[in-house]
Formats: sequence, structure tokens, C-alpha cells
Amino acid sequence: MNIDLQEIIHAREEADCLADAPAVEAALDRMAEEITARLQHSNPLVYTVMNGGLIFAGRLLPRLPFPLETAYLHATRYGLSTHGTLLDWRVRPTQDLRGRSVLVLDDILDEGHTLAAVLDHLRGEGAREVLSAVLVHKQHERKAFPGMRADFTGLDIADRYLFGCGMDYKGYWRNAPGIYAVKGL
Ligand SMILES: O=P(O)(O)OC[C@H]1O[C@H](OP(=O)(O)OP(=O)(O)O)[C@H](O)[C@@H]1O
Ligand SMILES: Nc1nc2[nH]cnc2c(=O)[nH]1
Repeated sequence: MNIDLQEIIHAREEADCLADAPAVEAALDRMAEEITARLQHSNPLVYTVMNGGLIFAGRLLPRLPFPLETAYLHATRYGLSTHGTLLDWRVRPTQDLRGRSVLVLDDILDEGHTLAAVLDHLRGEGAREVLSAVLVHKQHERKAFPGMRADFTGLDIADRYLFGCGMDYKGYWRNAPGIYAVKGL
């Protein structure tokens, strides 16, 4: 696909900032405290859901001052689109999960189908407990299950199409330091 870089730059320039970099830092600090209190004695295996979870994990993990192991899996439902479809598993977990405490990190819980499928899969592999942490919880009533939330949430954000902090706009701006909403979406 040919990407119009001018359009990508324009989208960033005219986007609404819904959480600036200091707000994200504060959310990460609070989440790290909550996760530490819950998991510091559990020797957890921490899964990052690629690609969106990459930046969140890279910023959260150094804030966790206890022993843990890391791994990744890759599941995608949106591709380069702003609408989700069927979940496409690209890399499934390969570690032995029996008896383990597992924490899943992802950038956003939107409709929640991605997280629900990932959690189901990990529980099916015999983990003792599977918890989830997302940087962003999108505020709407279209969740996979009514009232669905991750165990740990950084920020509740309005029902717009978001980018930044790992979330992409047409594959770009995962590197943007705050959380932005595309104009008109
Ligand atoms: O709650 P849902 O509606 O299921 O959406 C959330 C998922 O969507 C994004 O992934 P995406 O499919 O865009 O792939 P990516 O991580 O490569 O950006 C995001 O990283 C979450 O994994
Ligand atoms: N980039 C991005 N990915 C998503 N996946 C689910 N919701 C969103 C969103 O608002 N932005």
C-alpha cells in the first residue's frame, strides 16, 4: 500500500491531545505501584501483546522492582484499519505456563476481543492466574463482555480513534509521546 506521508504528518498536527506525556508518566507510575503490590512475590511471566503493547511494556517494565520474566505474543485485529475484524494470531505463546502467574500487557482495551482471546488462550495453557494491564481503557458500552475491564488500567479515554504510546495511525505514530485522537474519528 502507498502511504501518503504528508497525510500522516497532517493527522498528527491536527489531532486532539487527550493525555499529554506527563499524564502518561503519572499513569505508568501508579500502575507500577499497583502491579508491584499484587505480583511482587509471584515470579510472574509478563507477556507483551505486539505490536501495540511494545511502548507500554518498554516504559512499564523498568518501573517494576521485582523478579519477573518477559515474553511476547502477536495478535492483531485491526491491521492498518481503524475498524477491528477477526483476530489474526501471528505468534502464539510457546512458554510452559503451567502453575505460573501471568500478566498480559497491551496498549488499549477497546472492544476487548483481543484481550479476551489472549486471556482465554493463556488460561487454557494451564496458568495459575492470568492478569491483564492496559495503558488505555476506551470508554464505551461495546465491550466483548458488559463491564469488561483489565485488572490494571492506566487511563480511561474517550471513544475516539487513538494513536500514540504504542497505538498506530495507519502504522505510524506509535512513537508519539502522549495519547491523541484523530480529527473526525
Ligand atoms: O479491544 P480491541 O477492540 O480488540 O482492540 C485492542 C487491540 O487493538 C490493537 O491492536 P491491533 O489489532 O491494531 O494490532 P497492533 O497491536 O499491531 O496495532 C491494540 O494493540 C489491541 O491489541
Ligand atoms: N491505534 C489504535 N488501535 C486500536 N485498537 C483498538 N482501538 C484502537 C484505537 O483507538 N487506536
